[in-house]
Amino acid sequence: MYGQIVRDGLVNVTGIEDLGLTSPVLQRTSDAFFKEISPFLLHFGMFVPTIIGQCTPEQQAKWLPLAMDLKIIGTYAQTELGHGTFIRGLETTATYDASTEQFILKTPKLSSYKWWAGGLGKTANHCIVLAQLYTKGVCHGPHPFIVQIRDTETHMPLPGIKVGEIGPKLGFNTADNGFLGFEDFRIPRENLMMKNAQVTKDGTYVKVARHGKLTYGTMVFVRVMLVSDMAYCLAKAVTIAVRYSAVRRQSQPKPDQPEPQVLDYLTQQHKLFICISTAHAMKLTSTWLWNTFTGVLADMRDGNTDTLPELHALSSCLKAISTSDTSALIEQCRFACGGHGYMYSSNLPALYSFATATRTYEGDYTVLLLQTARFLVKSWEQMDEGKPLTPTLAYLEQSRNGSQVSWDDSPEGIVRGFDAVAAGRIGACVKSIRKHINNGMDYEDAWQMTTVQLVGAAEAHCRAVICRVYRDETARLTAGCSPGVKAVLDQLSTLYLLYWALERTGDLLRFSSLSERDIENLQARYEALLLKIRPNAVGLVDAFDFRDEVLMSTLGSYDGRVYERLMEEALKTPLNREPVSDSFHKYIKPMMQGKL
Ligand SMILES: CCCCCCCCCC/C=C\CCCCCC(=O)SCCNC(=O)CCNC(=O)[C@H](O)C(C)(C)COP(=O)(O)OP(=O)(O)OC[C@H]1O[C@@H](n2cnc3c(N)ncnc32)[C@H](O)[C@@H]1OP(=O)(O)O
Ligand SMILES: Cc1cc2nc3c(=O)[nH]c(=O)nc-3n(C[C@H](O)[C@H](O)[C@H](O)COP(=O)(O)OP(=O)(O)OC[C@H]3O[C@@H](n4cnc5c(N)ncnc54)[C@H](O)[C@@H]3O)c2cc1C
Repeated sequence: MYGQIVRDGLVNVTGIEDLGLTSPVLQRTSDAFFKEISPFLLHFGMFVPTIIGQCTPEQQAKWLPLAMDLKIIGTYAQTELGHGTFIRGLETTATYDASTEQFILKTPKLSSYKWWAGGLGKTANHCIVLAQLYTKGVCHGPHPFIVQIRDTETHMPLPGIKVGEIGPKLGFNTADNGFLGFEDFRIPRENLMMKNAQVTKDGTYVKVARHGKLTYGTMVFVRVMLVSDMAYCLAKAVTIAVRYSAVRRQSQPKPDQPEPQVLDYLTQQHKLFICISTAHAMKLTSTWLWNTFTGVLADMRDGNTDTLPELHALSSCLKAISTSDTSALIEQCRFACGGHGYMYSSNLPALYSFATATRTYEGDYTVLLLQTARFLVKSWEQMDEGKPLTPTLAYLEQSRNGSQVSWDDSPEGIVRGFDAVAAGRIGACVKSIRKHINNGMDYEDAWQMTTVQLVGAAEAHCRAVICRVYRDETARLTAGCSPGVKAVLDQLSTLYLLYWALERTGDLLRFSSLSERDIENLQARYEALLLKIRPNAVGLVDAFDFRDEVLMSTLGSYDGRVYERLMEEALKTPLNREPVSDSFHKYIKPMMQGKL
């Protein structure tokens, strides 16, 4: 199994390299080799980006060619058995020894063991290790080190290294996630990645970066990438589910009528068409976020870190919401396919297990929304002090006078409605924190007592951002399209707004003049729109243009031969190699004969 996985991974990697293509393409073509992920994902997804983001030019000149030519294979080992979210609580230490100009790596106890790094179990021979940096008796917090853990000739773990695979998981089972422990393991001083902080030969610590969190830069990059990844995953899942729903015929709503395609049921359209819209919404938002990210990188290259807090807040909430929505909607695609959606050969289980993992790794959902909430509350307080708001929070101004937004059910009106909900929920959080403080709590406790509302406010902010970006980008990108294409894409973006307006009627009743009659109108418009989209549903998923080899699905193949493919896959299963399993003779027959 593992051997086949590595072989496929290398065919994929070297094949793309020979074609001189870049790693995002690699990410996409790896789907033709793996239903889950490549054992080399972390090498290209985090090891290489960290060398680029955390190393000096001299260090990059040494390590980047080796990594890009796969002369070394790396991963990213930050999480430990005892800590994942709380990076400042990581226990692995790197203590500088000036007499030898080395760092001594230690995992002082079991909970300090690195745990989870993808590819660490059996594939990688190097890794980025986040460790508490000690020099001259002072701890300077977690810093990134590049560490060789295996001999590049024999692949044996180096002396002082304990490494292995963590065992089966819900998914990601082609990733050989591993554990790693250090017993007084020495590395050269130069293996501290020194773009943002340095240690001189005599052990003097020199802070280079103007912002204390640039060490966390790789995580911001991956979070930005994951929003695009989620759009891609969801597009695959809904392609499978819509094509299957066009093939599947079931039940007889009208006597003496043939069984209809299940795609003709309004409830099936309700399950699936939001998935098509959301894939588009996430893709357009991810492109917008990427452009924001590259803009902030450019600012930071000019020494300006002022835009980093907003990027951290945006990447945090968009990663949280895109992964959460995608996990839920892929499961909804699985539900829409009945029993066959539960078959591994449908590929929906693997897509779900990937997406639901993404809700956790690279920052847990709750934790990241609270990071966004921290930025929202600080922005509200700055607005109260008359300071300017960042672009994505301009809508807070409308809430300054506290007047209720009048409901307008045009697409732009609904977007403004979501702005009002976000502003209202943030304001309610600020009010709650201030109430608790007035009642004698300190700020930290007042914050903790408001965290349930804060998570909701961050979600509302994120939803408002997605709605606005999706609407604006659709208008911009369809400006030159044919009327037919424009009409269909407008239907999808309007469906997204109507769907979420109906999901958030409570908030809209609270923070806008939405009435019960307005809700009835929204529901009627939503249902009518589902019927309008139905004729184009298969065309819309075909437009995602997934080859069967990439979709890897018995239910979603282009030719629609679902039952034949299900049977073909069933007959391949090892249990069908022999008509009678030897377990019959060993166990069942003796049991039947009372001999067990
Ligand atoms: C094959 C080809 C691939 C091509 C590319 C594909 C890429 C993508 C594909 C997927 C790749 C890999 C798959 C698997 C990956 C999985 C890898 C991992 O999971 S790695 C481990 C990830 N771990 C985490 O994300 C940990 C989450 N925890 C944190 O981020 C932080 O600890 C915390 C933010 C939750 C809390 O940190 P703390 O130090 O306590 O900070 P405070 O809350 O006190 O905030 C202080 C201050 O700092 C600001 N801040 C925090 N984080 C950041 C940041 N990242 N950037 C900028 N600023 C940050 C925060 O806003 C506060 O600011 P104030 O001004 O004080 O408010
Ligand atoms: C498939 C997979 C692959 C991974 N790959 C890697 C890898 O390659 N490299 C790597 O370093 N790591 C990796 N990880 C680890 C991953 O980054 C962590 O699991 C993730 O950051 C969550 O941290 P945790 O496990 O400590 O969860 P915890 O933070 O312990 O979460 C447990 C619960 O506590 C809650 N919680 C925690 N802190 C707070 C708070 N401040 N306020 C409110 N609630 C809180 C959480 O919301 C959650 O409900 C991977 C994980 C998975 C699942």
